[in-house]
Amino acid sequence: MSAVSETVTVAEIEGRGRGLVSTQSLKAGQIVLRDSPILLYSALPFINSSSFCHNCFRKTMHSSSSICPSCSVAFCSPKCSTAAASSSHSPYVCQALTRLLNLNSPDAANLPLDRQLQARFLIAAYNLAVVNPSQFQILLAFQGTVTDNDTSAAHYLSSLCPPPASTTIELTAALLAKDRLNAFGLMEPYIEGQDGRRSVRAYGIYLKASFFNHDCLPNACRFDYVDAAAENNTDIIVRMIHDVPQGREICLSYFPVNYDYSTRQKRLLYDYDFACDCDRCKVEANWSDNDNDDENNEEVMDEDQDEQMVASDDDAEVHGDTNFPHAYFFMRYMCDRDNCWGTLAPLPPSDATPSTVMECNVCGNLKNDAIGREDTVGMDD
Ligand SMILES: C[S@@+](CC[C@H](N)C(=O)[O-])C[C@H]1O[C@@H](n2cnc3c(N)ncnc32)[C@H](O)[C@@H]1O
Repeated sequence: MSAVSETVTVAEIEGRGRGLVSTQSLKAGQIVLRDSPILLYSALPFINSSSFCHNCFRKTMHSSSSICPSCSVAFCSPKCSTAAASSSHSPYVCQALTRLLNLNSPDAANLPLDRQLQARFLIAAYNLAVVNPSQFQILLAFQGTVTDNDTSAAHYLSSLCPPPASTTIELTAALLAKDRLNAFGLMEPYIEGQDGRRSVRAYGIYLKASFFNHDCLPNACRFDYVDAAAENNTDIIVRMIHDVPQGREICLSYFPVNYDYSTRQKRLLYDYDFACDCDRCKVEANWSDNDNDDENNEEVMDEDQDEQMVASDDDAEVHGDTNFPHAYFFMRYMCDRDNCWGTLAPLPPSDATPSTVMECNVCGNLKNDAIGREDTVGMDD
């Protein structure tokens, strides 16, 4: 076991690979991890590279912002532009992006967005191999088995954004597999009136946070504040949703908790290569409305139109109270703003006094925890 913070350590979890386990009892709202990215890349298509700074990833609103004349990426200030020149925007990165944007490369302009993002990731990863070889080696040790899709993407992308000499197709495919399973999205701020949809501004690889396994009823959730003025604005912060004892695995949900059973299973298998058998899935697997899941949800994955399950009194009635233990979770820890579906965790406790203010990790809404701490009986305690 090796500690990644004062409160969590890496441990082997049966059937899940490595995971993070609490080394002490943890309180609701407690920060268990703050982690900085080793690599960040834009989630925007190549033709739209100027709405945020490609060094600090904050929105570019300053009059002092500048655009790289070669590859068109934007920086919010000369300070960020200079800092990037020796790290994320090295001559190699600039040349590779310029090549992709070049009008002589019509294939690149018409690349589907997922291929553009893979190209952005590979350029950032090859660059990491040069600017920080030890972090690159840790990235290579991440979970991620190469699939045929990774290999064909590696072949395709190697001609569009040639890797540094001596990089093999196998290495490129392995990198794509690591990214697929381990990247976190840094989200655009929530905007009211947009159906709760938030697009991803950038993807990041985080060494410690990549150890969090998934649970469909998580006990922790992560927050990011990318436009914050404070230093380390691209850090992700993981806070406990409720109290847990020492020795408990700390899990995140890899997507909003309101997705239905079938959608969750397909998404986890397709995107993360595993079949989930968490306590919630065990219960929902027996629900009769999952009988025809395959037929009913055939299109879901391709179109990325995830089915949503909304907790309601009806659900509890249909499935019976004892068969729907997570109704409590939805009521207390799911944001009730229209179409938000974020998860609520209390603000960090001050002086060991728990906060009664819950923060949504999607829309940022703060609300008073009306239910009260004594009502947590039956949760993961
Ligand atoms: C971000 S990594 C988490 C850390 C990983 N277990 C490791 O050993 O490095 C994601 C991968 O962990 C595994 N995983 C995560 N949650 C799991 C779960 N609930 N059941 C089984 N495997 C899980 C899957 O292989 C998934 O693709």
